[in-house]
Amino acid sequence: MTANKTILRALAGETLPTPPIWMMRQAGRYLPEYRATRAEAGDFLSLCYNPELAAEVTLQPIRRYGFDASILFADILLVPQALGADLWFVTGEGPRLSTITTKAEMEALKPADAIHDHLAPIYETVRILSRELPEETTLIGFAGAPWTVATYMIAGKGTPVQGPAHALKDENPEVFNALMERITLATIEYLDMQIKAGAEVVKLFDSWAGSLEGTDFDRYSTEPLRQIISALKARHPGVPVIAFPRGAGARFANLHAATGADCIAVDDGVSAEWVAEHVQPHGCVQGNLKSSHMVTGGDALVQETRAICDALSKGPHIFNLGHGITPDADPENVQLMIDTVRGTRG
Ligand SMILES: Cc1c2[nH]c(c1CCC(=O)O)Cc1[nH]c(c(CCC(=O)O)c1C)Cc1[nH]c(c(CCC(=O)O)c1C)Cc1[nH]c(c(C)c1CCC(=O)O)C2
Repeated sequence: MTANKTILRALAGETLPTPPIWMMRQAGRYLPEYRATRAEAGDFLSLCYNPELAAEVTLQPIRRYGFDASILFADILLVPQALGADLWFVTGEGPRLSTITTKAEMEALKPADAIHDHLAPIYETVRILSRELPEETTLIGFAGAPWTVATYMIAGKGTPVQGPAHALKDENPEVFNALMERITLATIEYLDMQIKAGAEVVKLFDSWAGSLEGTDFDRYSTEPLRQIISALKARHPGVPVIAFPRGAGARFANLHAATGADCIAVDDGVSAEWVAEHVQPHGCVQGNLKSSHMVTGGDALVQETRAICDALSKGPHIFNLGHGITPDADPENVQLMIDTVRGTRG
């Protein structure tokens, strides 16, 4: 089966004539069929915990566009909830969580191996998808990286520069380190179960890695990624891992070796030429197209898509955006991007 799956071939280091393609947040609010299914579920979290409907929204962009990979529909904040944090979403604002900033709050969290009852519906979604996806489509599971998940658990919401997490790290390292370790262990158990349920690749999202400076970046982004990846590789040697330390800048150059990831996903803060020269020699790369092109479309989208494909054509490459597609994107522009990558238009 692997032989036919272009994503797995690129992840194994093969340079393909046409890069396989998928898109971060490909199941999302820019699609009318997603909005309809979310309304049927009631709200976002009810959708995440409804295996039939979560599988349905995962399949929608595959049916519409024929992407080469499908990413499990869930959220990085389900792990904190499984550890015992309260989680809710405020429409138009984003996630809210009960906060962890004291030893007592840390000690009230559940142990890492107690998350599975809560997350059982997610494993069921993965099982449904592994039955229902077309045979050429790769199923990607995912989790948040410990630093990014910790930033939400400490602040209780998204924050512009992750101030509360930096403050806890500097002022109460005992609680901060205990939290990082708990998330690291829970993430290993969570991804292990996703793989057992049928995920063929897993991706770690470190969306706020860029706010870590100097040795903090190595300690709190790279090192936990390395620990999670080495534990997963010991249990599932054949399953590739994609790491996305967003905002890493020049540090993207070392991260295949430092984390053990098979693929490093890059944002749009570095040029495709720089990625070709400094990151791709170490392994597969993914990402880079500015997601705003999905809103604006036109010639600029076509030119930039071609430029990324050209720059990265000499090594293993999976086409993707530099960050998630936004709700104001035009579904037609997604088709234009795909046709441009596959050379079936213009
Ligand atoms: C930081 C983060 C979160 N979640 C995620 C990250 C890391 C990636 C990134 O940096 O974007 C990851 C994520 N979230 C979601 C997925 C599903 C798979 C996919 O990419 O299609 C994935 C992989 C669904 C979602 N997660 C969320 C939505 C929108 C919810 C809705 O339908 O109202 C979706 C489709 C909500 C969410 N979830 C989160 C926030 C901050 C928000 C609110 C902001 C927003 O609305 O975009 C936490």
